[in-house]
Amino acid sequence: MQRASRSRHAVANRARCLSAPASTGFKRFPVLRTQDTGQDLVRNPLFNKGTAFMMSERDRLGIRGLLPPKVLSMDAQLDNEMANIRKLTDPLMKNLAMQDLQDRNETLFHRLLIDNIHELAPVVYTPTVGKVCQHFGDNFRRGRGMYFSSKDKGEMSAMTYNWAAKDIQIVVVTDGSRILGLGDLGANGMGIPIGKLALYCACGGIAPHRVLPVMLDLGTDNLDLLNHPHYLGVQHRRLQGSDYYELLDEFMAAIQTRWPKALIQFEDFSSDKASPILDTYRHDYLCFNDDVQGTGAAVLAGILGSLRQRGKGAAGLLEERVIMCGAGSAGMGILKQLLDAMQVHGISRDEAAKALYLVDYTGCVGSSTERDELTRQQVAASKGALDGAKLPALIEAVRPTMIIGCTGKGGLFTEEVVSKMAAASDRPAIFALSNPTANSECTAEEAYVWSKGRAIYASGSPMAEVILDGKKLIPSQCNNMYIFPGVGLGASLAGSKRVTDRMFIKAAEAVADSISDAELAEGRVFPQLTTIREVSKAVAIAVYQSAIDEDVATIYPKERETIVENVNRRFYDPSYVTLARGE
Ligand SMILES: O=C([O-])CC(=O)C(=O)O
Ligand SMILES: [Mg+2]
Repeated sequence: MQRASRSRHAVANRARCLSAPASTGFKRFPVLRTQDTGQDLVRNPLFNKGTAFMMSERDRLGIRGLLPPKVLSMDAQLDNEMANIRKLTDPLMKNLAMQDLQDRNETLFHRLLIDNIHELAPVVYTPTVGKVCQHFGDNFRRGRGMYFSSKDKGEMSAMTYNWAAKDIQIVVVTDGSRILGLGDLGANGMGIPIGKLALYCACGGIAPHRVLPVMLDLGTDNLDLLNHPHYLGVQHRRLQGSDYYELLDEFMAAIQTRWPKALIQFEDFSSDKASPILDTYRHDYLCFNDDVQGTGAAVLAGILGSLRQRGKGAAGLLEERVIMCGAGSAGMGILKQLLDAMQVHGISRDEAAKALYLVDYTGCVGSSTERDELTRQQVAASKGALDGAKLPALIEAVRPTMIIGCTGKGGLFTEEVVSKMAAASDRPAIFALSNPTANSECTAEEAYVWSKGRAIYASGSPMAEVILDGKKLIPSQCNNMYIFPGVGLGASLAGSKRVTDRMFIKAAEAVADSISDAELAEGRVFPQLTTIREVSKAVAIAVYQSAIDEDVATIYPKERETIVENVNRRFYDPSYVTLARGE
């Protein structure tokens, strides 16, 4: 097995930031040390500044003559990049242009993403990332992250040393078995960890050399892909049973051995595996499942936001009646999250479960076997009489305040469903969360038109504003992107031993508390995307505090430093800093 010795990456990642803003009011002068010089430096995306290298740096770092003579400011570079991206009309092409930028200059990439988050989040993340995955093999240019596959049995621990960075903070891993609402995309699913980690850096304050996207390629059951000449994954059906779990276990141990403090985020694992995997590892690894827990917390945040919208406090949660459509990992995660949050207000889990209705392909779930997971059993327990009831009839029977879709079935919320919701509640909350956009259960426009403008609407992928009877209605994006970057940052900065359930409740509250009065007046139930860095900081602070309260933190703020100051000090801010030569 080949080990990375003094690769360009190794050099880059040995660089350390020598200073950071001080808490005494002035901003310290930041300097980065790098061993790279000359052509190695301009080809290293972690340090490259392109035309923005000053003349003195070009002399000092051996790059004079490797760039055109004019020195540009970062602002000029940003204008230029954005103009080039706007010239492209196809979102997939825009994504490829962003990938190229990330491969050249990570600082500029993240700055561009932050400064244009509204326009570019849909390009690097949902919905475009769905297309990126579908065409991953066709467009493959350069490896990013790591691939562990069924061919690597017994080698994974050694392989981790091929990645030079010693201080990885966040690993996002998928096995590609349920990519967004698109199903099994095998190794093509790598687009998802890459997209999630772009948001970790741009929105969640994690420095780019501290993240690692991973594809755990244990085969695919998508035969079209397997037979496609451009498919780049292993050429066999998906492993099952102990063959699968043993390789996953080897991977987990490899990561923990090499980077003991790294947080592992499970992403887009199929429903049958998501919860068992989480249950296996959550007690002795720092890990969480974004689709189960991140989505659960995002929906809780959206409900708390809806309560603020209706002028109610958090205890109003106990007056909600919620229909949850979709019994996959997201649906079950949402129900569990709601049960956890309702219990905080002093009622028992079984009592809380009476207000929650689960709908799967058979209709309302009113009976459950002992083998089913606990949340399903609890929710089914009180619904015997409604067992099998289909959506419109169920809505009439229970008069819900909210309906949530995580089914992957575009168009499930028909005019009949939405108008019955509007008959049941003054301000029905309609959360059509499946991704990408085409899989959304109904569009914002449909929800507003069919509810005569009364719906509180949120979708998983962004939707445009709607003008109805001359009134502007602004849909919200209820996406785990409001949750996972801050949870990962907070848990990681606290050196938390585990990611706990309470952290997700605190994260959801922090998101809902971040909605400004002006945003509420516009009908939003989530803060605007342009404030996402501040929201992620608030989430990280809440999670850090929770780690301390629950006695799972191992790293504390420095003496005379608050958690807020600590998070602010360590929050990555992409800007060019002076480069110095050295170890
Ligand atoms: O990626 C997203 O936008 C949300 C998510 O985790 C999923 O749909 O699987
Ligand atoms: Mg996901």
